[in-house]
Amino acid sequence: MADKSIREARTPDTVRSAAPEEGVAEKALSRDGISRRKLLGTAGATGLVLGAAGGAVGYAAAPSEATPLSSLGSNRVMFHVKHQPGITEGLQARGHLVAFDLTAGTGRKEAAALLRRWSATAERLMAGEAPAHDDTDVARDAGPSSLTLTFGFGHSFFSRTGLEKQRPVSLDPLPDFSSDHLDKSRSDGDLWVQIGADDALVAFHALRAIQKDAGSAARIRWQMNGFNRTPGATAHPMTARNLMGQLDGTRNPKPAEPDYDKRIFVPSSGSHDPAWMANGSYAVVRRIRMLLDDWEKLSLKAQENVIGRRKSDGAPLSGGTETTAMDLEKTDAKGNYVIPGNAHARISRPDQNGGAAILRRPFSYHDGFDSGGVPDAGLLFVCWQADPLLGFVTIQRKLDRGDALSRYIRHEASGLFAVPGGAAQGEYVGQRLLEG
Ligand SMILES: C=CC1=C(C)c2cc3[nH]c(cc4nc(cc5[nH]c(cc1n2)c(C)c5CCC(=O)O)C(CCC(=O)O)=C4C)c(C)c3C=C
Ligand SMILES: [Fe+2]
Repeated sequence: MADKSIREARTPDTVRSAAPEEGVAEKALSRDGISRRKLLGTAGATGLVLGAAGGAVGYAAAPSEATPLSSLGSNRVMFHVKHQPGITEGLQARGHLVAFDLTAGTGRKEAAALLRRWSATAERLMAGEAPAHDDTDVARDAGPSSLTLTFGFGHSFFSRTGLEKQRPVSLDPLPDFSSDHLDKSRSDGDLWVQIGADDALVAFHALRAIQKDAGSAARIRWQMNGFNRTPGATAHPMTARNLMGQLDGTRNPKPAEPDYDKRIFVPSSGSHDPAWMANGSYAVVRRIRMLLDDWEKLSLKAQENVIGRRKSDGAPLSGGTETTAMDLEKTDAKGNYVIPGNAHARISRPDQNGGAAILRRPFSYHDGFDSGGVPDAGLLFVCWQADPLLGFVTIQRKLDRGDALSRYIRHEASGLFAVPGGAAQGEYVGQRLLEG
């Protein structure tokens, strides 16, 4: 239970993806006829399988070599769920975002075989198993560590595979924004894979397995590596901090809100989406560099005015705690808004954008320093929505017109991907598209 409380404390805005009936309370896994792990525990409301003390072991060549798992290592997210894993789960400590392009000669049939291979590997790795063949042993001794793999299709996938008629209109290219500085070689892609785990070796192991599975069918177009706070490093504050030091994620849509599903997931019917996107979602991915040298020169007060929230605890500048509603009308003695008119957290709100809302699930990144010592660091901004035009595009248009934060960030890469619903038992991700 201690582990569960830590994870929930870290991620108040999100829930584990698996519903209780989708959890597996006890599962023995095997390869080559050798039982390598027995995950014992209960799949509660979080949908995670938590290893019972002393009962969970990491995979090894023989049972006698099996390594007991920590509770963090044994956290497991289920693969066969209504919505793909990696959307509603809490932030993981390590992430890889990777886009692939199909190679010449890869058509619909080969793409289907690739998604079948990827799904089989994802299911095994998320259960803490080794891939079916050609394992690198990088995750040996570790448990699943909340590993998730999420698969999406880019605009160009559909013409490459002769599936243009199945391409959702929501995949039409994002509009240009005046603040864009996009590097095309690190944008878009036929296929997209998001990998997240609470252990860096487990995440890398999955990345390498997915790359190997691609074989000659697809080549990596770009890859980005990210991170978040390690679970257990702190039980408070509850919301993750980004590299500007702010609590980021406070006002994410909550599952308990009545329009949560409608905002994040494509409905089974009644939308302009093709049937294969039922229960799916659209991921907008932006590599947003933070101009940290400029940002860090600001006083604390100036930094807080840029966002409209206190840096220490994320409370609105109008008062209260992190979860207190913002008082947008509150003025100071001079009659100025306490939360400035161009504050990021004011103008990105749904009520300032015709109801537009997104589920933000980012990773921070740091790719070193340039020769002048300037950090290449920021946010791998991943946001989820049922309709990108009614989500990211609406909000970003507003931000583009006058967000106080825009002087301190730069959008450097962009992608938009259709992420189908979770694969049912016996299915692979995207099967309804590729075999429909
Ligand atoms: C187009 C969408 C958004 C981009 C791009 C974006 C970039 C970005 N944001 C922060 C830091 C914070 N954002 C916060 C809130 C917030 N941001 C967006 C959207 C985008 N942000 C939304 C929809 C919201 C929630 C608004 C609301 O409903 O109140 C906050 C405040 C805390 C919180 O609610 O999470 C911070 C801090 C950075 C650093 C950044 C780019 C690098
Ligand atoms: Fe934001």
